Parts: sequence; structure tokens; C-alpha cells
Amino acid sequence: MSLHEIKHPLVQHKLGLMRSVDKSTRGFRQLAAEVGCLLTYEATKDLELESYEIEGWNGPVTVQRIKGKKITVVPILRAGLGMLDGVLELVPSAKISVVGVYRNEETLEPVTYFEKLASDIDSRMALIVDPMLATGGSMIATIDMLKNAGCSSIRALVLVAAPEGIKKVTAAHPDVDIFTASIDSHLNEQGYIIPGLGDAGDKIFGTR
Ligand SMILES: O=P(O)(O)OC[C@H]1O[C@H](OP(=O)(O)OP(=O)(O)O)[C@H](O)[C@@H]1O
Ligand SMILES: O=c1cc[nH]c(=O)[nH]1
Ligand SMILES: [Mg+2]
Repeated sequence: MSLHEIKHPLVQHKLGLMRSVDKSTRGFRQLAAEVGCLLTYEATKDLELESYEIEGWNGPVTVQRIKGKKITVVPILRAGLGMLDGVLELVPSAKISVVGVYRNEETLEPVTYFEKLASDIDSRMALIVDPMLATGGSMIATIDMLKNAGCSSIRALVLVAAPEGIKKVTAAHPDVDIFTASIDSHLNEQGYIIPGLGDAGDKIFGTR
């Protein structure tokens, strides 16, 4: 596995704005999509290309296209939906595989309640999107689901990650690459990331 903390100034600037307690639902939602878009740019940097010839304005010209696995985007309900539009800006033809997982607020254990994956997920690269990687339980449950369906190429895009969750995901799934805008300090006693963003789902959906 490889862990990528994206230090691009635009990513850091936008994430900084998201951390403000005063950020509106609309502003938070917009920034989640924008950072999701920038993380997608980084997470697709190494996609393989192949050359092919087309008829250009001045005759034949050799151009390039992405070769190999197509993409399925995997938003983890609910909060992952907040990043989805930003990801689709860059990969508009991607299929969407929706996974529903919430974590029990007392035990912090993941509870899976929905799964509708692309039928050809075994031949696609999955980009899982969720703003928060806290204990790592929800991410591990999602990766388990994708692997059980035959998916072997998986990348996780999260706005903020806690060291505890990174360690757990890495131990369970060493082949999965993680892209994040920030590795934060730690989890508090309630399992919230510090400094973090608060409850990302509530902020995106305005349900606070
Ligand atoms: O790493 P973990 O400890 O599993 O925590 C992270 C999960 O918690 C949040 O979802 P939540 O359970 O709040 O569901 P929601 O998106 O429906 O609000 C978040 O969006 C992640 O999915
Ligand atoms: O800090 C956290 C941890 C889990 N889920 C969130 O939305 N925020
Ligand atoms: Mg939530």
C-alpha cells in the first residue's frame, strides 16, 4: 500500500476553509466536491496510456488515451456522496457502485446496510470516496465488500485521515492505496478526528 498526503496548495487552502466552525452547509458541500476532484486528479496520475491515430485538422495525428481498467467510483453513504460530483468532473463516464455503511456511535463498529455494485466491478479500478477515515472500520468493511465481489484494484480517497485508521486499513488491506488531503493528529474518546472536520455527513446534508 502507499499513503499519499496531498500537499498541493489548492487542496490545503480548501481543506483549511472546511475546518471553520462557521462554514455553511452550502460552502462545506462545495468544498468537499472540489477537494474530491483534486484528490481524483492525484489518484489517477499513474494511469497507463496507449497511443492511437486519429484524423486531425492537418491529417493523421497520434494521440493518447487511457489504457486498461475502467473506473468505478464507490461513495460510502452518506457522506461520500458529498465528494461524488467532484470525482465525476474528472471521470464522467465512470460507473458508480454505492455502498451504505454507518458506524454505530457507541461501539464505533461499522454497520453495512446497502450494496449496489457495478456488475463488472471485477474488471474495474475502484475509487472509494468518503470524507473521513477515523477508526478505519467503515473503510475496511467497504474494501471487504469490493474484494468479495472480485475487485482487485482499489484506491481510497478521503479528505481527512486519522493515524489510527490508516494503521488499521493498512494492516487489513496492504494492497489498497490511500489518498488524503490531511493526516490529522488523533481520535478523541468518541472516535472523532482531531482537529478533523466534525461530523462530515451532518455538515454535507445539513442535519446537525
Ligand atoms: O473510520 P470510521 O470510524 O468507520 O468512521 C468514518 C465513517 O464515519 C462517517 O460516517 P457516518 O457513520 O457518520 O455515516 P453518515 O455518512 O451516514 O453520516 C464517515 O463518513 C465515515 O464513513
Ligand atoms: O471525525 C469524524 C469521525 C467519523 N465521522 C465523521 O464524520 N467525523
Ligand atoms: Mg455522520
